[in-house]
Amino acid sequence: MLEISGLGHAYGTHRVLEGIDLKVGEGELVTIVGPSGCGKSTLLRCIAGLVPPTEGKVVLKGAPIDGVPDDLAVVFQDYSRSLLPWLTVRDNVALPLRRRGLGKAERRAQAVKALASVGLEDAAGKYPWQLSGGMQQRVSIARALAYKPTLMLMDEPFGSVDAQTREDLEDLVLQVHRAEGMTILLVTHDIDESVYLGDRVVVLARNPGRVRDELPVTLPAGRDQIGTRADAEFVRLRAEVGRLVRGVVKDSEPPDATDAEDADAEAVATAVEEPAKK
Ligand SMILES: Nc1ncnc2c1ncn2[C@@H]1O[C@H](COP(=O)(O)OP(=O)(O)OP(=O)(O)O)[C@@H](O)[C@H]1O
Repeated sequence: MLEISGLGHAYGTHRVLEGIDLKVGEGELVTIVGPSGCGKSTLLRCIAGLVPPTEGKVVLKGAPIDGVPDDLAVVFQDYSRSLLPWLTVRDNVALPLRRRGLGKAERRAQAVKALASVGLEDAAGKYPWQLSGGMQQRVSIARALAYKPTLMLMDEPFGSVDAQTREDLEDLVLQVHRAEGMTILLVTHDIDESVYLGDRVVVLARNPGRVRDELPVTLPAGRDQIGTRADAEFVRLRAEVGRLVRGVVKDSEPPDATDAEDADAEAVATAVEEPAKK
């Protein structure tokens, strides 16, 4: 479904990504995690056709991406800038459906259905600024769902909401992934989240950003915030992803010097050593 090969990107002389090879299969939910500044967002923007990579290629369903593909939806962290304040919630969700060539009544009907699937049927006639942050992000997710994209890209989608809302939205994504069989590629800097959501976790290293490792998540598909996070396999995986993000490939090996000196890596190490919060 999605095939990235030899992808590299530089902003001027600043080399951000190098030699990224990654495949995502139909119906998979793949999470990408890595230290701050390793190029996660740049990678997602290259896949979305928003930033042309300086090397390599991205192929979606057999077609090379050289602009924003029609069959893609992106959910960004900053929901306040992704919804149009002068349109109602329903019209925000219905707007991209024009590109599908649907008539007005059908666009509205699909928007209402998608809003119901994220629990916001009662908010259809409101404006985005009348909703809480978590509700606005639900609207962004509903907009992506209504569009029925081949691939949904999510860039730190829960980075701007409180912890409880974050958990609710994580479960919402799992639910729509299961119900719709949607292929999702989600970027996060949160190690626990990468394991909780992913069928597979891709860990990036930085300077330049490259794939350090990929880990299949062998947890059962039906996940829940309390039970899954207490599962021994979850605890093992989050520790392993944490070590990879930090740059320690095996317990016996010293950490990568650049990463270990970095405050972000220390924060990651602390997060790994703390017991699971949930
Ligand atoms: N438009 C741009 N122009 C120049 N440099 C950029 C641009 N966007 C990002 N960068 C730089 O590229 C590097 C990677 O940034 P990017 O946002 O892709 O990383 P990230 O892993 O998503 O970071 P974070 O986790 O902190 O959001 C950073 O050093 C950043 O300063």
